[in-house]
Amino acid sequence: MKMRNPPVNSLSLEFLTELLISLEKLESDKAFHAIILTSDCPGIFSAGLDLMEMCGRDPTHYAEYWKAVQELWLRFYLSHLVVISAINGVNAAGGCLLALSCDYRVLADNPKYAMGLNETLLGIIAPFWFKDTLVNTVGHRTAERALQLGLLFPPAEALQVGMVDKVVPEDQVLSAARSELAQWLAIPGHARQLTKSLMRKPTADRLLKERDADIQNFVRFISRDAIQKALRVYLEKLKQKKT
Ligand SMILES: CCCCC/C=C\C/C=C\CCC/C=C/C(=O)SCCNC(=O)CCNC(=O)[C@H](O)C(C)(C)COP(=O)(O)OP(=O)(O)OC[C@H]1O[C@@H](n2cnc3c(N)ncnc32)[C@H](O)[C@@H]1OP(=O)(O)O
Repeated sequence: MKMRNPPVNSLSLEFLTELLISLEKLESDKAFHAIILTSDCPGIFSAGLDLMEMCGRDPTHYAEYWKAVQELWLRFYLSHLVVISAINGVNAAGGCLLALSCDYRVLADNPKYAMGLNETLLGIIAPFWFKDTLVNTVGHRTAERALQLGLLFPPAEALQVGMVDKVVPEDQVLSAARSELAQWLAIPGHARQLTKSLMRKPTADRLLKERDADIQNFVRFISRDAIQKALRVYLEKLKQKKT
């Protein structure tokens, strides 16, 4: 699955919906057993959630958007398919969440390709299920520091803290993901799937039990004047970077 939403693969409502539909199609076709998730945007895996979906819109839109973000995470996190990410670019916040929801992560060895949950740098916070997904991957202490500081880890550090499983030269990221896949596909499917569910269901259930409350919390939080101002300032900084 090659993500293509130029220029930065931001996860707009439309793009989230496309990803969901693609995932559902693959999952319902018995011929498919695995996905390699990668990017078609040079140097960028994903810039995360689309800030334009969270800025200057009305509460109904925020609720619809957040429901789609939840749905994408739940579907990827619990997918019965083997999902491996071949991370071939910078990968921020919501994009990083998507990669953390995969079964295995290969990152291209380029110092520009940092990844992490950097929400605090924008003046917002990573929701509890983003946090849980990170804790499940790198452990509590590393996650606590990374989340508070909004750290984006370059490849060597991402490997060292366990945020990714392998770092390879840029031109080998897809072939390394394919080689890894062979090991996962050699395991009897039902046993692997049940084990994945055993490991992940408690984390997913936390959100499933509180889905509506989580949407309301998001809408309340994102609608605050101070948060809207912080997002506008961040977007402005991104634009000024060019001049
Ligand atoms: C107490 C109660 C608590 C309740 C809590 C409830 C909920 C919690 C609340 C909120 C949770 C929200 C979680 C948010 C998750 C996210 O994912 S936020 C997004 C974070 N992403 C980023 O910080 C990355 C920002 N982008 C960049 O750093 C760079 O763009 C880059 C990815 C490194 C690429 O750089 P470069 O190649 O130089 O490209 P440009 O910067 O020039 O960007 C090109 C254009 O794309 C626009 N853009 C970039 N990122 C985004 C984005 N995420 N969304 C929308 N648009 C983006 C950028 O502005 C450029 O636009 P123009 O060409 O100038 O128009």
